[in-house]
Amino acid sequence: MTRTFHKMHGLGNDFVIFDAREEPLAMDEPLARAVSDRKTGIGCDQLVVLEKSTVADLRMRIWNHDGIEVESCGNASRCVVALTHAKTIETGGGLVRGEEDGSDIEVSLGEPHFEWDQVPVTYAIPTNPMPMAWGELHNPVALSVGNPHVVFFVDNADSIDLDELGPRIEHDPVFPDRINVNVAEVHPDGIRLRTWERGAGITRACGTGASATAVAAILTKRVQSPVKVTMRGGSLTIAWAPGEPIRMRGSATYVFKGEIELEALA
Ligand SMILES: N[C@@H](CCC[C@H](N)C(=O)O)C(=O)O
Repeated sequence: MTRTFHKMHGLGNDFVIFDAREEPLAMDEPLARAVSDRKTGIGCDQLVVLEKSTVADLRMRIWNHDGIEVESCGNASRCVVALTHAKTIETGGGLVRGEEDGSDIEVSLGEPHFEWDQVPVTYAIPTNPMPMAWGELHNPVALSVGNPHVVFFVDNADSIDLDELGPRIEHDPVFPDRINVNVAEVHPDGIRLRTWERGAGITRACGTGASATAVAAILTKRVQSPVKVTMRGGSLTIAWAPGEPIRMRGSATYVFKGEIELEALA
């Protein structure tokens, strides 16, 4: 039986989206990995399945490129708002609110968490900054914005060997759920960011990475809210103040629609 899918991206962070609100779809790790494979599947950084929700307009479930289900995805949230016009989305990382404003979408991701057991970190240590180092990267801010991130402020993000340090940090046992790794440069006109995503590697943009980085930079008084965060795929504007939800604004792009026989991939 064939299923319709939508291919979308937020600043080059790309998604395959199945709308399973009317017709349920059984997704699991091997199938998510097979669909996400860029050579033998459709290809995407994250796979998204939309389901019915009892607390929001819909429920969004997210699988990383490696097939592991995760809590949140900022860029996919904007794409789902653009696709479905949902105003509230239930996610594993909390309730996301969405608003369309012309070609831009604003999503509100809830409040960040900095407690060690909320990030989570394996044992009780400070998270701002964390007293740890991996090669030239040291003393990150660790936080959860619905999913776990560490943010390293560096002089030159391009000079960091993220292909080597990203997976080393992602899989460090100090992070029991693994972690997304952000390296950020602060400039007078905003932040330049590269992200090694848990389960997906280096992506062109990461919405929750931009949010976590903006929050860490505002908290440590490196920048003022709102802040423009520029990644390889483009820019997002992030606004946040302590005690408030994080607001992220940016584009969401529809690429194409297709049909796939999932049984053939399973
Ligand atoms: N690309 C996403 C984040 C996707 C999930 C992340 N890799 C994780 O494992 O938490 C975004 O735009 O936020």
